[in-house]
Amino acid sequence: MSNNIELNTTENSNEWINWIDEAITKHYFKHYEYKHFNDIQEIGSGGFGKVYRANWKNSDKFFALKSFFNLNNATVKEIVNELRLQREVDFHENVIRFCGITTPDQEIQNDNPKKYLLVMEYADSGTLRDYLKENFDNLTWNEKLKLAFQLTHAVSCLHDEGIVHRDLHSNNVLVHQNTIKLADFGLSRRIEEMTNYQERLFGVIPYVDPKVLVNQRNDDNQQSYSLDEKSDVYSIGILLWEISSGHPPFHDKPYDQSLAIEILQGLRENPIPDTPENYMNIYTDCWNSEPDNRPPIKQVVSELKAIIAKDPNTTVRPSKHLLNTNTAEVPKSNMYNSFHGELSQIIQEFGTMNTKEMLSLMPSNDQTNKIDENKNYSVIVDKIIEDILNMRSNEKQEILSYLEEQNTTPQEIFSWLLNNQQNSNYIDLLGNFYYSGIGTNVNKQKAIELFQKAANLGNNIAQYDLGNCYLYGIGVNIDYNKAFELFKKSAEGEYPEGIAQLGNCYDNEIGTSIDREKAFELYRKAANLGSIPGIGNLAYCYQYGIGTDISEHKAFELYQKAANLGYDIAQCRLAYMFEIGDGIDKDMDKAYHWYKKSAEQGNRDAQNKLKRFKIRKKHSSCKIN
Ligand SMILES: Nc1ncnc2c1ncn2[C@@H]1O[C@H](COP(=O)(O)OP(=O)(O)OP(=O)(O)O)[C@@H](O)[C@H]1O
Repeated sequence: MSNNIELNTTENSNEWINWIDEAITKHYFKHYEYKHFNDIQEIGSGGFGKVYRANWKNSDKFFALKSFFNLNNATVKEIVNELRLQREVDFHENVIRFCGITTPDQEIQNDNPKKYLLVMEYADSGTLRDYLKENFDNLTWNEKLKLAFQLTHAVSCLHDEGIVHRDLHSNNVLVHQNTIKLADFGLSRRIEEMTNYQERLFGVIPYVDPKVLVNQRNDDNQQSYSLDEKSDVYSIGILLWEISSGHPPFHDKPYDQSLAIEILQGLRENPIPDTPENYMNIYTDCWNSEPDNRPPIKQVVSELKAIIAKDPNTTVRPSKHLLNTNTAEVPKSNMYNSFHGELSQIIQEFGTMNTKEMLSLMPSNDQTNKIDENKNYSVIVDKIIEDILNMRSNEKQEILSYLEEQNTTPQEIFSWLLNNQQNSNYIDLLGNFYYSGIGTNVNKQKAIELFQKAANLGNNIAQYDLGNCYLYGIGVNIDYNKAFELFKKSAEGEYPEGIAQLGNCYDNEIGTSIDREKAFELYRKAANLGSIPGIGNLAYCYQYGIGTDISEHKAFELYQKAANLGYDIAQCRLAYMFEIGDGIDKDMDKAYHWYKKSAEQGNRDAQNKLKRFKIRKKHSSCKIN
């Protein structure tokens, strides 16, 4: 196959194309030089375009390139929608990553309209269906459980972000290096709008929530059903069965109307002999005909985790997104918070805006960077490094507010830092400004370079910052060993946040083996040194007996402390303790108070909880202030 991939734009698409061009120029998407791709092979084709595997710079690195048959305005909108959803969750290890965009060579596109290909992480084993076909006979039960865990974990992450997949089947789940990579959730929303929806539906009939089939039967033309999280849980039930059997459900029957009717009447696949009973219970609960009887995905995740935890031969690496599962909340690193930056915002609003508005939202390069000779910038900068950097959950906002108090613009500090790179703290801070787009445009590559430079100089803060980039795969490929080594160095330098993250590594098998006692000790040390996430994680250890005995009292005290210090995750956990009366007196007013505080800082779990509180308040006389 040649490198000439067909992709045409149609009329009226220019404004969106221009928008993509502009976004590339301003480095909002990473742009990959097309000439560096070689050995391009078609590996699949879907409803919207083709997928190719491409080698990068003759190295051992491969990407998947996604083309579009018809790049018109509507398709570009869909692409951006896909990128928007992707960005919400692409820090998750089990979700396929969007890497950037490439434009085929100019000579290839001499027909004027621009062509774009999405550059995606490549999954070397293809779809889960193919993977099971090839490898099932060699899979141990532990490995099957891990696949099930990773899959449910990724879906749980989607649900946390308010995304319903709606099209979960074994051809939409990819596998790379024996690890699940969920794909195609960006397409799910439009599936229902497709003209060939019925046809498609039959192609995946065993995975589809039977509630949808009822609606289809009642009214063939109007799609009055609505696929929701419970529909995803149904599909998960089927997929868990598929992982236990190695083949698609009802593979010896035609996927037609009579199968749909049988499923509606309660037909389900038979359990495979030797399936652990608790695993079987999980998937049968998931595929219950009645959506309200299906467990929430979080429960499925923790039940699978519990099965795995009981087996000492099985180790699961939970995604960093849910380092502390069980309760609904998730500890976020500061790095992760800033990941949802300006581009996400721009993309979020894509559907409702015109291109002019969008371009005006993009930060421009002609900021005035005047430095006031009379100001003592080093005092301001030192204060940021000491008190704000990596210490607060909404770091960027905190820095901006502090600068406002100091009557100083972010651009002034950025310019000052550019001229003062003699000390590794300032190098690291400049990296953080590029990272979060403070006083400049977001530039992750620059940020990484600066973190690396300062880390090489032995700067413990930079080692921690860079460690997070490797942990979450931000600006670099995920590398747990590197993350662990960097946190270790940072911890050796007694940097409290580095110590807390090292604890996290031992807690969650990141670049090292699990050692819960060590994790507990490190959290304790970090907490004593003032690390707020350290305090929160220590509380969590006491709450669930991780590396120590359970002490709800201590957990409560520590959550309270971290919550008072403004830590949104601790506020949400504290609220939860008040809500369910976990070791303390139930107090719905206090629960509401802390959920509200946490939600105000953007904590999604707290926001969801608050919504439920409000609904309950509407429907009952429950008093909430
Ligand atoms: N990142 C990837 N790595 C490896 N293979 C991939 C990747 N993305 C897609 N594929 C392969 O390409 C095929 C087509 O993928 P694509 O996402 O375009 O369509 P689809 O999901 O099958 O259908 P539709 O787009 O209509 O929902 C997949 O079935 C898979 O075999």
